[in-house]
Amino acid sequence: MLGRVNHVAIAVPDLSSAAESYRSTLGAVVTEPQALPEHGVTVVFVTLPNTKVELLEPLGEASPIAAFLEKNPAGGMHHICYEVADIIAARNRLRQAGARVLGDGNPKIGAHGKPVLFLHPKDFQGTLIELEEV
Ligand SMILES: C[C@H](C(=O)O)C(=O)SCCNC(=O)CCNC(=O)[C@H](O)C(C)(C)COP(=O)(O)OP(=O)(O)OC[C@H]1O[C@@H](n2cnc3c(N)ncnc32)[C@H](O)[C@@H]1OP(=O)(O)O
Ligand SMILES: [Co+2]
Repeated sequence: MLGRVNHVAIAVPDLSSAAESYRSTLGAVVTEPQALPEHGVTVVFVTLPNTKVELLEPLGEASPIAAFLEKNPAGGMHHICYEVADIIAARNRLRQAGARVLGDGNPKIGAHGKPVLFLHPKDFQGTLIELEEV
């Protein structure tokens, strides 16, 4: 069911400072900030030869990463995103297996304009999983 790793995400308290750190100190190519109000985050992507790293900071009052940053004020690894060919088939299979699909279970459009879903971290070894249909 799982395809490639699309991105690894790091929640940060200050996106411009994190992007600058990746650009200047690590010498990486970083995209411009993209506000995603429906997801409660603003993101940039660090473009790497084999995958991407997503840096995300909270946007708005009800950001899903607010509690995470309260517990990890310096930031920290937040989720891993795997590609799937058919996100509805993946969701149905995961639900049948007893995994908790977050939100209302309907995919939202993610940062790449493709449907995404999230799976509860307590069901997968303490790691929040994002699925993206490609
Ligand atoms: C769009 C874009 C894209 O790429 O396209 C994105 O990625 S958007 C990326 C942002 N969007 C999302 O993350 C959407 C899905 N996420 C969520 O719905 C929520 O973040 C959540 C339900 C996973 C957790 O919400 P919360 O922190 O407010 O809730 P709680 O405090 O009750 O957390 C429940 C338990 O999960 C733990 N927990 C919370 N977040 C994480 C995480 N990222 N990784 C591992 N564990 C985590 C908490 O420490 C707690 O454990 P304990 O009980 O042991 O203390
Ligand atoms: Co993501």
